[in-house]
Amino acid sequence: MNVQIVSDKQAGGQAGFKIFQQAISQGAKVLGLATGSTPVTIYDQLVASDLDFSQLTSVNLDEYVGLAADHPQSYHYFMQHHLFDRKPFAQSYVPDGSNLDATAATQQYDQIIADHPIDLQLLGLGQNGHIGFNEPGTDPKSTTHKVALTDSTIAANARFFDDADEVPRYAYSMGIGSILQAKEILIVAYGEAKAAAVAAMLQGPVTPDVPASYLQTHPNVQVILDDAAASQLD
Ligand SMILES: N[C@@H]1[C@@H](O)[C@H](O)[C@@H](COP(=O)(O)O)O[C@@H]1O
Repeated sequence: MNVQIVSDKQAGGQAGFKIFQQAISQGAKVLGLATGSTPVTIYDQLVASDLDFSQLTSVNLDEYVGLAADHPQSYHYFMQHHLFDRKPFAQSYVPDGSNLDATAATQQYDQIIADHPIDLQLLGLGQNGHIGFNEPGTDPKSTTHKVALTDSTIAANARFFDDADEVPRYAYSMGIGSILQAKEILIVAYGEAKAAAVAAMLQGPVTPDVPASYLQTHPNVQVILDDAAASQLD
């Protein structure tokens, strides 16, 4: 894994932007995108750039079950606001959180990923080492599936909702196996709260206890960290 340590989120946004720019200049047609606070500075750089996404496809990692695309806390809404409204893609896919039939929703999404193999997948990192919504214990071969969120993830995501009780308890997420199919992966983490997960991801054993540790098995992973997130590395 190729690790870059940057001074702050703004510098991380520029470093992440360059990785997108390079992938697109080398022919990337399908971008795997992520939500959370971490990718926002990269999206800001993409929006401000002259890159043209009108011939590209985006495929997002995950979505809360039970939230419609127009719900302000849905990941679909987040993507519209931060990127798609300002830089439209030819087509943008996010799992359909309004479809409560988990088998249908996840099979449909696996088909979308099969039809649009991901060239560059952007990831944030959960404090417990999750990627997408693949919580500790997830099968490394997993494809898109319905996930029961852990208490720590619900608590971490409660800041976006008026009340912790409003945080959905389930999500649809690409699996670890789906993520590892991407040609190139960019994972970004900022802040001290991520430091233990970063160390486990990069220097710990490859284990289901730390879903991000499976990135060690992928041949082309870029990592962007700030000093605080890198602070527990040897
Ligand atoms: N499902 C998302 C993840 O994809 C994201 O990486 C994580 C970290 O979020 P943040 O970037 O806000 O720290 O939050 C959520 O759980």
